[in-house]
Amino acid sequence: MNIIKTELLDVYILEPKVLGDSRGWFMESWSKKTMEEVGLNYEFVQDNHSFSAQKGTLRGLHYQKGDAAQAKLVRCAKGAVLDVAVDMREGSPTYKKWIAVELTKENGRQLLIPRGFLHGFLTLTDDVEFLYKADNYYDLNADRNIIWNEKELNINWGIDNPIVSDRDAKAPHLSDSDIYFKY
Ligand SMILES: Cc1cn([C@H]2C[C@H](O)[C@@H](COP(=O)(O)OP(=O)(O)O[C@H]3O[C@@H](C)C(=O)[C@@H](O)[C@H]3O)O2)c(=O)[nH]c1=O
Repeated sequence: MNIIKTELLDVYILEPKVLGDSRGWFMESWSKKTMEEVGLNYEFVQDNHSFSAQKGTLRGLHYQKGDAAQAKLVRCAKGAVLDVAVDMREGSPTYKKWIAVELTKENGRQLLIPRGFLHGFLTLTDDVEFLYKADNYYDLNADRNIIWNEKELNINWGIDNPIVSDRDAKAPHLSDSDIYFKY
């Protein structure tokens, strides 16, 4: 596993080693032990899988508040996405900074996002299958969103009119939200 630091503190790109043979290939997409050897300790408890039919679909920006916060390990198993993480941990040296990373089936890249971040992704192709692990269970009552084009964050999504869910279309601005994470 190639573990690459990003501009955001505690966010890593993971590149699994792909072992090819005449049948195809094999990779370890997650190994708790390998990650612990470099000091990254995560206990994932839920695996998620979503499908987005159309290019230009944006899911985000999402978080679960308080004790329900989730760290995520995300990847794209079919198609391509622009994946965005925003550091919302007050006191963090990278507070309110964001990164956008292309995750595709071909590059096999995964993004490791700790608790205290906003997360969202934009599909760059049709028929996107997105897989991710979370270290805390889904909690409907704690599930929150922030408007994807929040001015204060100034995220360069490269699109003006993405396809979004009704809920994400009506998401609050940061200033109207109850988001609070501490570094
Ligand atoms: C996220 C989630 C949703 N659901 C349900 C709620 C709803 O009926 C349906 C679709 O939910 P959503 O519209 O929230 O799905 P989606 O917009 O794909 O939400 C996801 O977006 C990405 C960006 C993330 O970071 C994830 O953590 C999650 O928030 O699935 C669960 O049952 N369990 C879950 O863990």
